[in-house]
Amino acid sequence: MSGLIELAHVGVQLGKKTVLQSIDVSIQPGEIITIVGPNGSGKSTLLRTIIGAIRPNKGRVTRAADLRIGYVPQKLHIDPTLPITARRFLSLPTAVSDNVAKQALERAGVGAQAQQQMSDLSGGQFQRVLLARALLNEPNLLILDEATQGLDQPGSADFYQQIEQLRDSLGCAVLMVSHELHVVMSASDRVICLNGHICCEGEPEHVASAPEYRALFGSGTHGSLALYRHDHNHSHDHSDHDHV
Ligand SMILES: Nc1ncnc2c1ncn2[C@@H]1O[C@H](COP(=O)(O)OP(=O)(O)OP(=O)(O)O)[C@@H](O)[C@H]1O
Repeated sequence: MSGLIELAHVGVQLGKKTVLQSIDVSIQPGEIITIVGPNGSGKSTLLRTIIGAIRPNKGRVTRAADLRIGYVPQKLHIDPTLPITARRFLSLPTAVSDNVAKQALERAGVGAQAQQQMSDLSGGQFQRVLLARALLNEPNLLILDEATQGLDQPGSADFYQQIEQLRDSLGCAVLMVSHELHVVMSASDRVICLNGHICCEGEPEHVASAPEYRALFGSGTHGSLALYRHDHNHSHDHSDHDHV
């Protein structure tokens, strides 16, 4: 197996519902893959199957022997009355050395916040501390499930830029789910469009123009890659056009 993880003809049934069917996915070292799909299309279920939290009813999941997954959750609630610094948070539940913690926080872009209380961090800084925690085991696959929910668009764009830099410096593959299609797709090598099955996949531009993708997301502002590839050689007659 050349990839980090391979799913072959994977099907997942939860309760009576077939949530995923005929999923073939292979993740290569260092690539950034984004999963897009409408609500309830099985994105989280696919991530959880990859992590190993869900066993598929059909097909096969093969993991590389050296696969190390770092997982950044959507949100983590910390009791605001609980005093805990970012540095100490990284030592939960397993203690890590100051050096390891410092390096992870710096890599995630929050080196300066080590001694700050978690409750005092901005939304973007908080998510970066979660990212730092996911980096502690030197992952070769980083998985992010809606990690920028609650951040504004510039905040999300910054966060995904950080992810790209991490991929470049650490060489880890990245698999992420996000609703911010144009922000997240611009940072991706490959996009998988999911709706229970894989509707289409490929480079962001290919997926954005695929009829299956347009049927799900439309071709206006929300479905377009306008921020990614702004074409100035056409006339602007649509009011819903994104401008950089
Ligand atoms: N434990 C469960 N038992 C039965 N059905 C479930 C279970 N967990 C999820 N589902 C159903 O599976 C489908 C896919 O859910 P999933 O959370 O994977 O979708 P999603 O694409 O991540 O959605 P969203 O974008 O809203 O987060 C949904 O219809 C959901 O109701």
